[in-house]
Amino acid sequence: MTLVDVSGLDVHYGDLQVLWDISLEVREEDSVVSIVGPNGAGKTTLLKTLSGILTPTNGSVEVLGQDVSRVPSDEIVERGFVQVSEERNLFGDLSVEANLRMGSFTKRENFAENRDMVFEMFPVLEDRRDKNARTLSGGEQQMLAIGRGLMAEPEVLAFDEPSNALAPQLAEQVFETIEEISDDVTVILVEQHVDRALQLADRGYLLENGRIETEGSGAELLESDAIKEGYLRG
Ligand SMILES: Nc1ncnc2c1ncn2[C@@H]1O[C@H](COP(=O)(O)OP(=O)(O)OP(=O)(O)O)[C@@H](O)[C@H]1O
Repeated sequence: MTLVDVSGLDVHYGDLQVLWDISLEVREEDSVVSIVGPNGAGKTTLLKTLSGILTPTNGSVEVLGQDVSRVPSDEIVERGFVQVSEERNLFGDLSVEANLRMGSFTKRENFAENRDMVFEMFPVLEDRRDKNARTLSGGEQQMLAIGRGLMAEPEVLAFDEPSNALAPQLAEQVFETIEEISDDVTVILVEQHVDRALQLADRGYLLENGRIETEGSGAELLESDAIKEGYLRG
């Protein structure tokens, strides 16, 4: 089954076109699909279009079998497409546990079970369950943002630069967590850490200047000239 099916997508901000004729596919059998590219390439814009936040000017976007331009964002979450945004969007004045509760608005009946699953995955969050999210370190906040995403029991979890602003060791921890999550949930991973994102990926897309320049398996992209010359050192 195709979980995400994008075809001929153009997206504008006002008169400014930022995505051009994008086609991509995320299939149920994919564990991780990575979208890589430089600053300003349009990666966040693409994720926002998949989440139904932006409406394309041309083309079609189907997420979990539905045309997302006709569906409000909360319904897309309910259907199983959840995004962990770059800004993490936590409620700083609410506790860790209350932030997790916010994530479970579509699955309230399973809150306790899912919270315990998140605490098992991130014991540090259980230690800090009553602390305000604002008081957590950057790495802990990223874990909370991921945990909150899992509370909605997603079929597809999309990450927008989850390693952003994290020290290398913490970034690596986040990548390992994403790999673990991808055993159960299909992951879309937008990243500037091109090598790491493609190592994890069954399928990868290189986005440059709003266009898909290259696509293939993660291994194929890592060996491609476009990636080797533009994004990998040595
Ligand atoms: N709300 C907006 N209004 C106008 N232009 C925007 C808006 N958001 C983004 N852009 C422009 O769209 C282009 C793509 O931005 P986008 O944030 O999607 O890129 P990105 O690949 O996610 O970059 P980064 O890695 O820096 O987050 C950029 O040129 C950006 O300046």
